[in-house]
Amino acid sequence: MSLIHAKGLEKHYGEQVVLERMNLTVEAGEFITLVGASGCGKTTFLKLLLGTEGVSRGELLLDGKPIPAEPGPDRGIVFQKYSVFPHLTVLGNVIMAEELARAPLTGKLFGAKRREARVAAEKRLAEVGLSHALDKYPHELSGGMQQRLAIAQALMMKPRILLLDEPFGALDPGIRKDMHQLILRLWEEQQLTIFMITHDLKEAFELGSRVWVFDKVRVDPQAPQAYGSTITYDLPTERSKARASSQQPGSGQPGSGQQGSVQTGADQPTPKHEALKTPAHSVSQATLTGGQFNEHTA
Ligand SMILES: Nc1ncnc2c1ncn2[C@@H]1O[C@H](COP(=O)(O)OP(=O)(O)OP(=O)(O)O)[C@@H](O)[C@H]1O
Repeated sequence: MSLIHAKGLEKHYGEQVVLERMNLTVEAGEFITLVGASGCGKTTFLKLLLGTEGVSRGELLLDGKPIPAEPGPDRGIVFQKYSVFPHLTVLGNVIMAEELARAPLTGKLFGAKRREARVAAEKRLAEVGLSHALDKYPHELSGGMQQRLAIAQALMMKPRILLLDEPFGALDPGIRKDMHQLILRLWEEQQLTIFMITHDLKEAFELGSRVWVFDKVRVDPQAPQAYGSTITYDLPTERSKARASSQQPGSGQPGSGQQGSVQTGADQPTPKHEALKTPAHSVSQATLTGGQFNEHTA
């Protein structure tokens, strides 16, 4: 059974169709990067996976069951803007993540449970390279360190799925490289399935095992809200080939090495009355330049 399966998935906000015709499977251990013009629904898709937004039509299944209507410990998320508590130390922030998850009513753990949480938090912070900064406050950290802290928080409950919404968008190039290495190491060591939004195509192809391009296939200039985005391209990268070959029987590597699939929106018939544009052209332009995903690609 696939980890994630979507069939005829749609998401609407009132009259606005944000996502439509989403048919896809994702296997455990994949690293999906999501690209597309601003406002095309990438964050909305992550929110559906997280459970903070519900599906409007069709289905979105996790392990064959509808995704629960609230975030669970099996899914962690990191946003571009640092989502840490400013009044707590680095260590306090990560312990708080554990407390909120394990004692949602009081937000507090006591005695042996708190000591366990502290040991676990120190371990998570060591994994992201923040052991030297346990007593610092967020305002004393660099942008890269704050994102390491947000990742440690997201990993505290040992999620199977990590959702990253432009996590490195605000960081300098040198720091981004370090963060890439960190996230690839965590992906492998913790056998995570990752969905990561980025506007940087180079980053998308370097990190992901599959790159998904979100775009509209159907556009009605008279009713711009009538049609939503779908996945127009599902592109396996070099990493997916490396992953598949390293996971051949006898290689000693974990995971299935399998890849899911997408029925791209571009494959699907489009009614004649709808004004069409050509996503294939715009995407290849963006891919060739290898730069940011710009508005002109929408
Ligand atoms: N809670 C909401 N209520 C109403 N409309 C919303 C809501 N959340 C998102 N939208 C709309 O859904 C559309 C898609 O937004 P979304 O944030 O998913 O796009 P995105 O591809 O992640 O954009 P960006 O790359 O700029 O972050 C936008 O038009 C946005 O205004």
